[in-house]
Amino acid sequence: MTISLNQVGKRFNYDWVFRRFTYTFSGTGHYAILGPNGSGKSTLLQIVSGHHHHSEGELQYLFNDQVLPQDRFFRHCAIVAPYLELVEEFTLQECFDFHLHFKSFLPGYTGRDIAGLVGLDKAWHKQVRNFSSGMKQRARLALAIFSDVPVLLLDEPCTNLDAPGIALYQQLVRDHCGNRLVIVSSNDEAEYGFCRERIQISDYK
Ligand SMILES: Nc1ncnc2c1ncn2[C@@H]1O[C@H](COP(=O)(O)OP(=O)(O)OP(=O)(O)O)[C@@H](O)[C@H]1O
Repeated sequence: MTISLNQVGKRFNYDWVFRRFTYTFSGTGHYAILGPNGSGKSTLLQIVSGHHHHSEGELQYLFNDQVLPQDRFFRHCAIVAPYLELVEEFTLQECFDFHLHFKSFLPGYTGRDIAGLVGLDKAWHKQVRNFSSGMKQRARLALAIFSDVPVLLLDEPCTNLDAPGIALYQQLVRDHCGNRLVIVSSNDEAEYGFCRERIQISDYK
């Protein structure tokens, strides 16, 4: 997968968040989008994911050297972000089953295996509304990282995780992200330390 942004800018009402952002994310690269609070990291990730539309410039996805229409990109990516809600009425099992209507898991893994790997085996029959915030974040990470997709978009992926949860995230990245394109939006080295490519969004004002 190649994601190319050419002179991309985003404004909300009259305020530009960033402008003239030109960059190519490709292959199995690992990229960190860095910058202070309010600088536009999350906004850029949401433009890449298709959740927000850009205000100027061009965004193109190439998959197997063919242009991929923007409305098909979501099939090839998985997202972890604080603003993405899980269905509160579902149990973890129902969450995983629902997810499988849209994306399959990495080969060889069942939902039950994945729940165990992220420390949620005892929550299999528990409703999400009764999860702690850290348990919800573990579920979000599990659904994204174990999705069989070439692109992962991680917005503040360690939000609400305790120290073992952060270590788990880092292990999951080591075990399952080597051969995928990963973009992390973060201020925290623990979240983006594995990313060789680093982009300061505040350079694009
Ligand atoms: N839907 C929106 N409507 C208006 N302004 C918005 C909207 N979403 C974001 N903004 C503004 O865009 C700017 C960038 O916000 P964004 O969430 O991308 O920053 P960030 O770098 O991810 O911040 P943080 O480190 O605090 O998560 C901020 O000034 C924010 O108020």
